[in-house]
Amino acid sequence: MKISFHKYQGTGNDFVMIDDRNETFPAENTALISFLCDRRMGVGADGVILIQNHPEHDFRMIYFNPDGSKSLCGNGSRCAIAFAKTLGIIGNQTVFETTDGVHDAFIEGEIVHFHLHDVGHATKQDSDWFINTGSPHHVRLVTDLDQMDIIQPGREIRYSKHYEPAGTNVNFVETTPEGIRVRTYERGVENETLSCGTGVTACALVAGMIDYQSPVKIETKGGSLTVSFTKTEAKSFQDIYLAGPAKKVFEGIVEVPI
Ligand SMILES: N[C@@H](CCC[C@H](N)C(=O)O)C(=O)O
Repeated sequence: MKISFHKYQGTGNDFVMIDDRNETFPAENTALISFLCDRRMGVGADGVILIQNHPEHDFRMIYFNPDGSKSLCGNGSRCAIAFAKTLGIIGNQTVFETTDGVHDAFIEGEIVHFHLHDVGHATKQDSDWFINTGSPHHVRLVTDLDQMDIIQPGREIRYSKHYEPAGTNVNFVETTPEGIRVRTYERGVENETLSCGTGVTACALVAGMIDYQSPVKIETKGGSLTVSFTKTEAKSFQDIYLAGPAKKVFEGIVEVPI
């Protein structure tokens, strides 16, 4: 079987994007999704995204981690919005459905602004934090972000009893006068990615719980993002937007052995 795909990246979080408006992609085939994400044997990506028609909204986006699991993907959503514009499905504004429901978004030049759902305030986990921004995120404040190994503590927290059975993504954050710097261990990828959209959003909201004002500037290994929000008296965050670039890298046809 041959599959046509486009490769996109949003601050280095990269995705195999498939125009599945005819709904022929075998989405239950986990081995195929893992193959497409494999950087040596397949195309190589942090996830696979399908774009399908939707009866009420502009399109449906389905995101898969390399292990076939699904969750909300912030950077993937930004890339799907850019891809939908390239396909001529949308202009510079959209309403679409993904894993956690319906979202709106808009494009301004190279920047895609993705509107996330309202969330409650972050909760304390000993000296760390937890917040679910559509995907679950543990957030740890550190002072040696560049030097530290995030894989070992990331895996320990991700697989800890506390987060069983679903697990969590794990973010390590260093605060700076200009904003925050973030590295993320991603569940489902089971490794560090260059950037995680729902992860940096979680970290920006935790920054908002400490002493940062919206918008918060975030530096990741893959580039810069901005998160804006309104913090309410009712202990929630509203008007949450994740903004940053989303770019096409290449397109092709892959021969799949599975
Ligand atoms: N990279 C994503 C998050 C993808 C989902 C995550 N791995 C999970 O399973 O929770 C993002 O940009 O938000």
